[in-house]
Amino acid sequence: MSYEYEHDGAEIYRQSFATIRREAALDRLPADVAQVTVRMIHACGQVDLVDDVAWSEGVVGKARAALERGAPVLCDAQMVAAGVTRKRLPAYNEVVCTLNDPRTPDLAAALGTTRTAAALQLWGDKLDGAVVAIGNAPTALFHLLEMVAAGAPRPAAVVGIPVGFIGAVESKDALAASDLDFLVVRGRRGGSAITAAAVNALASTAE
Ligand SMILES: C/C1=C2N=C(/C=C3N=C(/C(C)=C4\N[C@@](C)([C@@H]5N=C1[C@](C)(CCC(=O)O)[C@H]5CC(=O)O)[C@@](C)(CC(=O)O)[C@@H]4CCC(=O)O)[C@@](C)(CC(=O)O)[C@@H]\3CCC(=O)O)C(C)(C)[C@@H]/2CCC(=O)O
Repeated sequence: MSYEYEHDGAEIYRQSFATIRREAALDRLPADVAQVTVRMIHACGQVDLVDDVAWSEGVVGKARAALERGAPVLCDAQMVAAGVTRKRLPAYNEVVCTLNDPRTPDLAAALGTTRTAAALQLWGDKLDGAVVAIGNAPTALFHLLEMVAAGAPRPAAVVGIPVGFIGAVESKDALAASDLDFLVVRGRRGGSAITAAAVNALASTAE
């Protein structure tokens, strides 16, 4: 038994991206944000995601420039880090997730917070000029904003797309109201796959 389906990976991508460009209302977005959004939609299959995308002016250019300078990509969860396609990164950029660092559980207990939030304490100076990718944990995004407000180094851009029901909406609204450069999906939607796809689109314009 065999089925009739497309076997060519490049052709699947071509058709998929063409479908998204046909069906999604991308015209309200600047061209560079639209290119990133196409890849985010590709990761979740929902063309109305476009309605919830919000960004700070110039964020795509700033994130790309940072990556070209060799900035690391700092991720809240291993799922985000695993989804970043290393060969798309322009400068062999380091992809960092400190969630499973052996120091993280004790830090979380000491700070009285989640492990994902506590793990950010271990980013240290890497935060300076980095591209931050928060795709899972609202607490991590809130904690990033608290750290920067308390004087931590400032990242070049924050892709803040945590998913869920508790804190996701509020943490993304807080990022969008901050003075950091950001790309968010407002509302409950988000997740590691969409976030990794956004980083992959920032890393390279190749489809
Ligand atoms: C409350 C948490 C939420 N997790 C969500 C969705 C998913 N999480 C998955 C997995 C495998 C992981 N989630 C943790 C990050 C874990 N999730 C939490 C925390 C309890 C708190 C985070 C927060 O509220 O900000 C968090 C643990 C922590 O102490 O920080 C994870 C570390 C748990 C673990 O396995 O140890 C783990 C991440 C592993 C990694 O990639 O490094 C899911 C796959 C579901 C599952 O548990 O099987 C899923 C993935 C979603 C995605 O696309 O990333 C929510 C819904 C985001 C939720 C926070 C909001 C809410 O409304 O509850």
